[in-house]
Amino acid sequence: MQGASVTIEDLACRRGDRLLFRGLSQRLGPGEALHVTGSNGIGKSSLLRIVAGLAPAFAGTVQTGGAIGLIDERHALDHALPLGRALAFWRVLDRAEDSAVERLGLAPLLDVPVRYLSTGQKKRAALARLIGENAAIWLLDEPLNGLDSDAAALTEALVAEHCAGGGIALIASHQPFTLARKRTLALGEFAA
Ligand SMILES: Nc1ncnc2c1ncn2[C@@H]1O[C@H](COP(=O)(O)OP(=O)(O)OP(=O)(O)O)[C@@H](O)[C@H]1O
Repeated sequence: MQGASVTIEDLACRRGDRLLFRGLSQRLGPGEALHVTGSNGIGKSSLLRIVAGLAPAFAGTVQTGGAIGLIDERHALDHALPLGRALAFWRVLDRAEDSAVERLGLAPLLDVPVRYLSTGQKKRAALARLIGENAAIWLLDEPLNGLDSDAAALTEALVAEHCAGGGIALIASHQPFTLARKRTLALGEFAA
């Protein structure tokens, strides 16, 4: 994770015919975390998708150093497969050493088809895959949605460990997210 970076310069985001925000600049280096807050529809998810390279910027630039892992409401786990096989698919591709299956309480669920998992169980499975990716930059869109209090605290701890190891985290959420030394970006201040 050495040299991980996210550099956002004078970014503007347009969705459909609406300019959502403009003039946004941020720099993140190894170990840093940014909590992006703001009301529904302000553009938090759109910002993460631009940083991920999944949506175009209307103006400005985003430069990233290091691999990117994204968690949003669309988890990339095959619904038809038992969880263990769905995770194994990614473990091979990611050459993952640690997927935190035990830590995330997923061991008893490995035989359950992904489509039968609850919302929180699917979120925990997505976290397991993210950890296996070993990406330097974590983009987390509403990472605590659907999680019980233990799983939410574990997620906060995993993000803290990721940053302590030199990773970067961008967390988009209107919920509180406990993390030492994170910065907060109120996206509404850049509303167009
Ligand atoms: N592909 C698209 N085309 C047109 N409009 C879009 C598109 N994607 C998002 N939008 C609109 O852009 C706005 C911002 O959406 P976004 O999902 O980024 O907000 P958000 O801050 O993450 O909201 P929430 O807190 O509800 O998750 C919304 O009004 C949404 O309808």
